[in-house]
Amino acid sequence: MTQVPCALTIAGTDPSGGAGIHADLKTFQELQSYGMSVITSVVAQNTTGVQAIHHIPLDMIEQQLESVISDMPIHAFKTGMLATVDMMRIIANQISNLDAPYVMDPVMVATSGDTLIESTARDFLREQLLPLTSVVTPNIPEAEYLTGEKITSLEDMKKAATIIVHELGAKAALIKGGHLQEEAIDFLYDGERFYSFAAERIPSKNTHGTGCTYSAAITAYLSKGDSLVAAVEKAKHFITLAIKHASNLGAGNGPTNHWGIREEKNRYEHANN
Ligand SMILES: Nc1ncnc2c1ncn2[C@@H]1O[C@H](COP(=O)(O)OP(=O)(O)OP(=O)(O)O)[C@@H](O)[C@H]1O
Ligand SMILES: Cc1ncc(COP(=O)(O)O)c(N)n1
Repeated sequence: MTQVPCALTIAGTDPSGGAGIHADLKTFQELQSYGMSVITSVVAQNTTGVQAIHHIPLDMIEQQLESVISDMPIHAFKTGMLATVDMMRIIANQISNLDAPYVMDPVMVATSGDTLIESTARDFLREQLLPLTSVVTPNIPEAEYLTGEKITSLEDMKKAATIIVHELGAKAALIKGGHLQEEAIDFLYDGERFYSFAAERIPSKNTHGTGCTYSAAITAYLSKGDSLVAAVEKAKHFITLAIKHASNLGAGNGPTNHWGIREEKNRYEHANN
């Protein structure tokens, strides 16, 4: 029997469905990878911001990890919001037993500007978790924090990627240039080569959860056996269409549309029939 691709996300929640675990599972489902999740924090949030955060007790995070790892196949996994050093320690310990690609979205601040992790946890993330990753996907402010260098140009983005790989120990770095210039251009560095992924900038306020959705799409494609470069290329297409077909939900920064690819295909077929 063919093996079903299986992907795991370890992250916080979003009851409004656009970011965190919710975005990850919708993306896994859309890309036909069997989705599984370990919840680190329950976050009361919506398109306007974060209203409250409750961290799951550490023994319960550990038990969730044990439950899924001891029983289920995991072909790729990602981490999102990991708020405290203690959580990160438990997670680092458990994932070091996994033989699967690890995609880290180094979530620090939400699109709304709300801080999602403790400041001491940022250092632990950089020093202890980063060396375990197959690829880390910082946006510009996150890459600036990780490297301690200001990023104002495409050359700066590339330099940050080399620091993250050669000095901080990640296997690969994907620096997202979402806010830098007209084109939405991202650079992947795998320790040997740079690859660029560019898309048109879509004028939209509906960007809640874009980082989560993009990293989940990379994870889904890796779980299906794609190379890192192929996974990022396909995920970039996925996130661009998810932003393009967003439905303008909520009063703030709305969620993307996780079935944007299907919508585009339906429109194409409709226009050509
Ligand atoms: N308006 C946009 N139009 C097209 N692509 C975008 C747009 N905004 C973000 N992207 C792309 O979406 C992907 C996810 O970006 P992400 O949102 O994580 O990073 P960011 O835009 O740099 O920061 P932030 O998470 O703070 O919005 C990246 O490929 C980025 O280039
Ligand atoms: C649980 C959780 N994880 C991550 C984000 C970041 O997403 P974004 O920066 O796109 O709002 C979020 N808002 N909530």
